[in-house]
Amino acid sequence: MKAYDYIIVGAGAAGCVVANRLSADPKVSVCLIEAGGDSNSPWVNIPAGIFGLYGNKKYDYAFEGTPQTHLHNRKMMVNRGKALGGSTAINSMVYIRGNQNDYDGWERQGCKGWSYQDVLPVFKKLEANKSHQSAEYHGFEGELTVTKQQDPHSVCNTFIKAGAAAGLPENTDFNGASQLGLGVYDVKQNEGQRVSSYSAFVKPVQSRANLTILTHTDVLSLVLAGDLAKGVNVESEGKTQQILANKEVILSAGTIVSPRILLASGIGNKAELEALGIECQVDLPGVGENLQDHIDSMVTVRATAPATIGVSLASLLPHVVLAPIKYALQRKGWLTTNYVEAGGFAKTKLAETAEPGSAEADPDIQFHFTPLYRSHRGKKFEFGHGYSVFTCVLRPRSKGTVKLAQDGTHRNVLIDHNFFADERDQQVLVEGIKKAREILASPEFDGIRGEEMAPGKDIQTDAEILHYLRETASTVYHPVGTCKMGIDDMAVVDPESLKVKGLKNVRVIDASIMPALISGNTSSPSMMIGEKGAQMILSEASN
Ligand SMILES: Cc1cc2nc3c(=O)[nH]c(=O)nc-3n(C[C@H](O)[C@H](O)[C@H](O)COP(=O)(O)OP(=O)(O)OC[C@H]3O[C@@H](n4cnc5c(N)ncnc54)[C@H](O)[C@@H]3O)c2cc1C
Repeated sequence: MKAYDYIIVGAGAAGCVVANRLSADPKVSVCLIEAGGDSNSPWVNIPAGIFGLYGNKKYDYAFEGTPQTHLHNRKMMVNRGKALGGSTAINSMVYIRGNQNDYDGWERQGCKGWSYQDVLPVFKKLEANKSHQSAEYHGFEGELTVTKQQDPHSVCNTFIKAGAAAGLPENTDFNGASQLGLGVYDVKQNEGQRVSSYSAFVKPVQSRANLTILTHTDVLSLVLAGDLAKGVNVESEGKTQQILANKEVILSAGTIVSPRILLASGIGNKAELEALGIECQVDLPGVGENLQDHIDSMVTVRATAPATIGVSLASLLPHVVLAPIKYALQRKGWLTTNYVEAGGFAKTKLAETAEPGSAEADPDIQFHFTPLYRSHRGKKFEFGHGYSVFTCVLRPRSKGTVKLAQDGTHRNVLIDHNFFADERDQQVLVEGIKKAREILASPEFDGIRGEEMAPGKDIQTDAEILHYLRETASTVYHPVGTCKMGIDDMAVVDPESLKVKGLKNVRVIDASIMPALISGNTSSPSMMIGEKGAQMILSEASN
């Protein structure tokens, strides 16, 4: 049986950072175990390739969620990356850290060491900013290249200028002093190619003799002896075996699978585990609870001119046919699009401050602007031109769960987002759709505005918009919180060590430890968690 000092489960946003930092010491052996395969594919590397990744089982778990009570019992696909890089191999590459008050809120909830002032240097350490943004907020020496979109479509400028109609200024740095306003998003790319956590943190060091990377290896559960993990049970090519850990097991399998592995190991709600025939090792009722995610829906408009990305007679030669050549020669053109090129943050009339006592409310919605046509949600490809604004609830109050399915396998999960369980989330998204419409009604769009396809002209009252949302709203792919850190009874990991309560040498280091969802896209916060978690391991090892 093979043994390593550290076993890291999952080569995703956080796991790759941990693998890099731990294997920097040649005296320790590190095994990074990944259920998926490699991610060296044009679909991954070329930004526009994303559309070939969603739902593609080679790269995406494409879980199916449970029927959503408050969304007309619809089930939705829960996309999660399955490859070296994890979800950063299939995501939209938008680089957002969240609102400063999010992290101060974590600290107020008892997570000592996680305030904005604590995490800012960590974000800066990881970042190699190529946009010459302020050194107060940005780092330039890290491994993660962050830059402006390579070749944003001109209609993004129309969108940004249109913000004035809704009182929204242009914002050139959403990770700077304020989130408010509209702008072109920063992305994790380098010269027009995707930068994943694997390409940034593991690929450059994978020749280290002390770093073993196992792909196509699915971790099923922990091997426990009392309060110590001796290793993990894995399945690879149809065979199960154990891999042993001399020092620690680190779970970085993400918000859906990290709790699954704990539950399958008997760590979770005692009564629920026993009902599934699993002997409880640690009664930890918070495992799999506290699931939070951004929910969004869209306003989409047809363009009267071929003024956006789209396939038509007018665009065929200059843009579609020439796209591969432009990309190969100049890293320009439509293949550089990540589809959500611009966006921003706004306050609805319901916005409130995340910081108690502060007079200033924080944005409560985020926009993702896509310069291409969709007649309705779910369509992957349509001929013609248009543009859409996706709007999401930034700090949702609804909470869901990840539980083991009752099929006896202890592998399948029931993912219940419980979206819209809290009425306030419904109201915020109704207001968000109105705000998106306000922007799109600006005279800036007069030259190209065609018919609004969705929600459509017949949907106007709050009740009609809410009905539309129940029919169409979906995840923005940011699930967090199912192994939350904290000091209350439902906390799963300790904020100062990220160790699972009741176990001596198992940590969870990934998006699942967030006690509350941050106001923005979650991959760079997950990398920040990876860096902080690795620092905790290294500082304990050096004492
Ligand atoms: C479609 C999509 C679009 C997104 N767009 C953006 C965006 O534009 N910007 C942004 O900031 N964020 C975005 N996100 C979110 C972001 O990518 C995630 O929040 C982040 O990657 C989570 O990091 P993580 O380390 O917790 O998990 P992940 O990055 O998901 O990594 C988990 C890893 O663990 C592996 N794993 C799981 N189970 C096992 C097991 N049993 N054994 C071994 N390995 C296992 C997985 O295969 C995966 O590699 C998007 C996500 C998706 C899915």
